[in-house]
Formats: sequence, C-alpha cells, structure tokens
Amino acid sequence: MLQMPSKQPISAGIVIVAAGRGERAGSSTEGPKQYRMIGGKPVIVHTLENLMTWEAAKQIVVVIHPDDEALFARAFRHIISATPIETVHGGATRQESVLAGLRHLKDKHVSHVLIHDAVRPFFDHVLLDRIAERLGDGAPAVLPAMPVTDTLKRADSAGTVLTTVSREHLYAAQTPQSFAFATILDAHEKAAASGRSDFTDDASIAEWSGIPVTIVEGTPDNVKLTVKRDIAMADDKLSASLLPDVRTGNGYDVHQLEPGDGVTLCGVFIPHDQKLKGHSDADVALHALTDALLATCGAGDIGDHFPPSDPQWKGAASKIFIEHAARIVRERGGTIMNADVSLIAEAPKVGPHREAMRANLSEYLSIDLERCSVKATTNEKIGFVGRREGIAAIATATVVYRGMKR
Ligand SMILES: Nc1ccn([C@@H]2O[C@H](COP(=O)(O)OP(=O)(O)OP(=O)(O)O)[C@@H](O)[C@H]2O)c(=O)n1
Ligand SMILES: C[C@](O)(CO)[C@H](O)COP(=O)(O)O
Repeated sequence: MLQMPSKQPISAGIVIVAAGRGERAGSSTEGPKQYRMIGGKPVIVHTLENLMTWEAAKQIVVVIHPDDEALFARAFRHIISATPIETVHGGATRQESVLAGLRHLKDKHVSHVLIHDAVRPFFDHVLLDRIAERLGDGAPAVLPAMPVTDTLKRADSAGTVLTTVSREHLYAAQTPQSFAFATILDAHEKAAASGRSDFTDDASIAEWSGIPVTIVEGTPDNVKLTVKRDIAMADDKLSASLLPDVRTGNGYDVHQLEPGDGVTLCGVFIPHDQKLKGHSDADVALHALTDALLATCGAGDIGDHFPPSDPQWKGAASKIFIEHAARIVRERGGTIMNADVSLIAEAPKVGPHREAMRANLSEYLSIDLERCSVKATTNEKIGFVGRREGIAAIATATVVYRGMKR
C-alpha cells in the first residue's frame, strides 16, 4: 500500500488493456503493436515492468485478445513479477475490454484502479505517485492529460478550414486513468447496460455518469504508440541508450573417416575414397558452426537440440541443424554478422569447393557472402587427421544482439 503523508492509503488494481488489433499501426510478423519489439523487448513488457515495480500496485490484470494467448505467453517469459499478474479476454472495443478487466478485479479487494493502455510504455512512477496522491485526497476520478499546444482548426469533410478553435482549457487525455474502484465499475456497468459502446476512454464514462474528473499533469513522453512511425521512434529512443552487445561463439567437431565414396562439408558433396562416419550426414563443418551459433546465446549445443539417439536425425542433412541454430539466434534478438569455418583435413582438397561452401553458408544463414568464410589446412600428416582417420572443424560465429540498458 502506498501511504501518502496524511492521505488515504491506496491499494491499486491495475487494468492493462491489450486486446486491440493495432490496425492503424499496420501488420507485422511480431503481431499487433503491443507485441512489437522496441529496445529488444515487446512493448507490453516495458509497460508491465514499469507498472509492476510501482509500490502501490496490488494486482495486475492484462486484458488480451483470445487470438493472442501464445503471443502473450511468449512476451511474458521476459517477466519476473512480485505483483500478481492475471489475464482475461477482451472485447471488440476498448470499452468492453476495460469492463472485462474491471469485472476480474471485483473480488481482489482493491480500493482504486488504474486503467492503462498497453501501448503507452513511457510513463514514470512520478506520474503514478501524482495520480495516487489525488486519489488519496479523495478524488473519485483522476485523468493525466497534457495541455494542447498546437493551434486547432475545425474543417469540413473536404479539408477546408471552417474555424480556429481556441485551445484554452483543452487537454489531450493520457492513461493511466484512475478511479475509486467501485465507482468506475458501476459507471462502466451502467454504460454497457445502456447500450453505449463508443466511449474511447474511461474518463468520458465517468463524465457521462456525473463523476467529477480531476486532471493532473501528464508527461510528454507518455505517448500512445498508434501508427507505424510511433513504434519505429520508440525503438530508436530505447536503442540509443543501449550498450552494444557483440558476442562470439566457437565450435569444434570431429568425425571419423571410413572407406566410402565421398564427404559432405558445408553442404557440398565432394567425391572421395572415404566417407565421414556419423548419425546424420556427418558434415563436421556445419556441426561446428551450429555449436558456435548456439554458443552466442547460451542455447546449449547441437546434441541438446538433435540427440544422436533420436532416429529421426539418421542420415539428416546438417543444413537442418544450422538453420535451426540461426532461427534460435534471431528469435533471441541476434543478427549474425560473421561465420568462419576452418577445416582440418589431409584429403580431399577443399580449395576447389570453397566458394560453393561459402555460398551454402550464406544461404543457410541468410547473410551476405562476404560475411561467410571457409578455410582449410592439412595437419602436416601428424595425428589422427594426418593419418586420414578423421576430419576436424573449428568454427567461430559473431552475433550482435539487441543491447543491454546502460
Ligand atoms: N477492443 C480493444 C481495442 C483496444 N484495446 C486496447 O486499448 C489500447 C488503446 O487503443 P488503440 O491505440 O486504439 O489500439 P488498437 O485498437 O489496437 O488500435 P487500432 O484502433 O489502430 O486498431 C491499446 O492498448 C489496445 O490494445 C483493447 O484492449 N481492446
Ligand atoms: C484512452 C486513450 O488512450 C486516451 O488518450 C484514447 O482515448 C484511446 O483512443 P483511441 O481512439 O482508441 O486511440
């Protein structure tokens, strides 16, 4: 509970509405805008982390779209919270989604509720404390808002200006809009029962039902990410304060040689009087590089992902393994900058096949050819390689991950 000096203590439930489709922001493979990555994390994770660390937050309910269960579960992996966080499904409008969240909080014994857009990640605790102070004073409804600073025009549907509107006493509404819990739940229920579903914020429902709404100063940074450009700007803003995160992984592998008709190295089949022994196609070069990639994000090694005991990988093309590792790297926010393989083999000669091998790496990793390197050396007839008993490979991968906060 947040005890303001000589004020009522606030025990706050928080409703985060995240069930919108983000149509104005356009589509993305990452999902609706609340799941888009900014500064290396989904928008909603920034919002949640900011709210759950606020002292007065007692219970958080996130209102999600039924189609977004998997997206939310995936985003939620980033979060460790001492404040309980639950989810409910939202409705077709923001108003319906808020009501679903409020109903969920009914038996949670909270005195007040803060209703916040998932897509406003840039508020701060100073704003939350300012709101809590007014609620603690007894205000039933508190609205953070910024005075309008632009000159305002009213125009007709053809875009011709009809008049200039005075900006005196005009404010742009932000969230979290905050209320005495029972009061706003009752107002929302009445609005729903009246058949109205066109309220774009909760303060307007309070106004409609005659509850006085007190404005407190919002923060200029507390913008709603609405269109595509807002998301790009939010990402730039967060990324500028990140430390570069360049990581290097190495991998080593050996496979035995036995009589045969050829070896596969970096996906290129080279006719030879021996073949490499192994469960898969025994492409020692791709195995070493798979390990190097996995090492850049602590994702174990090739054996963890493709156990040799699993019959499905018998004779498998190692292209599967390396593409899988590259996908893991990307899912964790990495960009592959460079892949370098050294083959240690007495025979066959690698030189004539080197360009084909580099081209394969470029294709498997979806990176430029110049970022792919393949080298080879003999072992000067020394040791198991020198005796043509096996081929070894060493690989290095360099990956840049989304930075860490300074
Ligand atoms: N049916 C809805 C509609 C909106 N929201 C949430 O309300 C907040 C503010 O809404 P807005 O920016 O309008 O989001 P969208 O409705 O997703 O955007 P658009 O109108 O562009 O589709 C967002 O966090 C959004 O997820 C919601 O929970 N349920
Ligand atoms: C709640 C809100 O974010 C306050 O500015 C806004 O009203 C949402 O409205 P939209 O029309 O859904 O963008």
